[in-house]
Amino acid sequence: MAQLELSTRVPEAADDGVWLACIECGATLAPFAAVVYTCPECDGLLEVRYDRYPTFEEFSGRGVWRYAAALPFEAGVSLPEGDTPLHEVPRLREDVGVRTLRVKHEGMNPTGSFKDRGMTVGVRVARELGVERLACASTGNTSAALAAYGARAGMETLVLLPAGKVAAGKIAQASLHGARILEVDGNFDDCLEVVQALAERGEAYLLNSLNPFRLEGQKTIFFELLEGFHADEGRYPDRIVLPAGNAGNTAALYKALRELVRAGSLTDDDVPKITAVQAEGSAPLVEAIEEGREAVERWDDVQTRATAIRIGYPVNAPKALPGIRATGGTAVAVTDGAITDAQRDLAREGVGVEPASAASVAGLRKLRESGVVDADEDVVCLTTGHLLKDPDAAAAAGTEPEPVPNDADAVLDHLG
Ligand SMILES: Cc1ncc(COP(=O)(O)O)c(C=O)c1O
Ligand SMILES: N[C@@H](CCOP(=O)(O)O)C(=O)O
Repeated sequence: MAQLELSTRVPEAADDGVWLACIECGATLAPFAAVVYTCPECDGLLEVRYDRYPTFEEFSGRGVWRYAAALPFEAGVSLPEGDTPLHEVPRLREDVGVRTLRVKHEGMNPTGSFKDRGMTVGVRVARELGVERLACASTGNTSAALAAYGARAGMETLVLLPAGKVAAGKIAQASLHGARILEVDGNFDDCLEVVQALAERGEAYLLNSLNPFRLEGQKTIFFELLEGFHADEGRYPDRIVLPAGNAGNTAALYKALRELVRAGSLTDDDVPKITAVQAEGSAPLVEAIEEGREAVERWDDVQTRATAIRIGYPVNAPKALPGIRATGGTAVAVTDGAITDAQRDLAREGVGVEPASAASVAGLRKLRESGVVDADEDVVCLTTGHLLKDPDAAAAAGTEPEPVPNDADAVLDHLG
């Protein structure tokens, strides 16, 4: 695997073997001396680096904090999170036509999405830095997770949402967990710009995935996935397919793989192909891959029923694009119709997911049909959020309730 540098040469800035490094210019920074989100020298994205990277054998315990040896702290603000199922989906596997298909269902985290893994670490760091107010922009799930973890930590939370574009379940969560919810007349990317401006003025601590500590928590999805798959199948998957919005998870996956290769737990041959899926109406990452570009171009007009991935300018693209390329993966766009079909396919295997999550399965099906994915591949699809996050989408994709009289004979008649 072609690697971005993952140097373990400890810079002066390191604190207890942990530091921040700019992925563009290589500048190094102390991790907890000051609040910083991007490189002060060149504004590049920052990555958390360590003086050593642990092997699988060094992990013990449960959930996200099982992987503490690969995180900046021993424990965090926890609900707890992680230990999500790696489902078998035999009918879907047969129908799609691959050798192995597993579904890692991150919707089974405490607030119903993978964001909890990022927040358990992110809110711990916020405490370390002594900040008072936490904030994020969100298409819904980040706000639900931030509100819950902020509440757990007894901290003030502020969330900025694109007005009219967030699923009901997610707003209900942020509201009940006590976040102050601001609805912005704009899309997610506009909300993120506003929150970044507030963070730069020191008015709030930003806990979107631009914050490199969020991705440290999210990389545990992939440690857990690889350990679980290997325990069941005796090998690693050929491909991991995941939905991409702000591309934080795609970046976290690549970091997890690089760390495991560096530790010696994975060989280059073991590394799965990172395969990102976006909705056709919101696919700047796919466009960059298809056109062989180094950077994404912003889409101002983004449209998809999968509101969680309705994002026109994925901030983590500089981390995600090299990962897709270095692992021999790809990116693909799918229609909203294909996403709904995949949501039904998963539901019929008992796996309830929100629309954005189903994009992974829709993408796999499309890539299998076009021959990009081979029939003999072992594949894991990531499903990122729970069905109940977006009850309107679930009801629209499901069957209509049938009104019947209050009488058993009439019910039997109705059933025919
Ligand atoms: C349910 C769900 N799936 C997928 C994504 C995309 O993840 P990422 O932004 O890390 O690409 C998000 C949020 O962005 C989400 O909420
Ligand atoms: N789907 C996300 C979008 C924001 O992503 P983040 O990972 O940068 O916080 C959400 O749930 O808000």
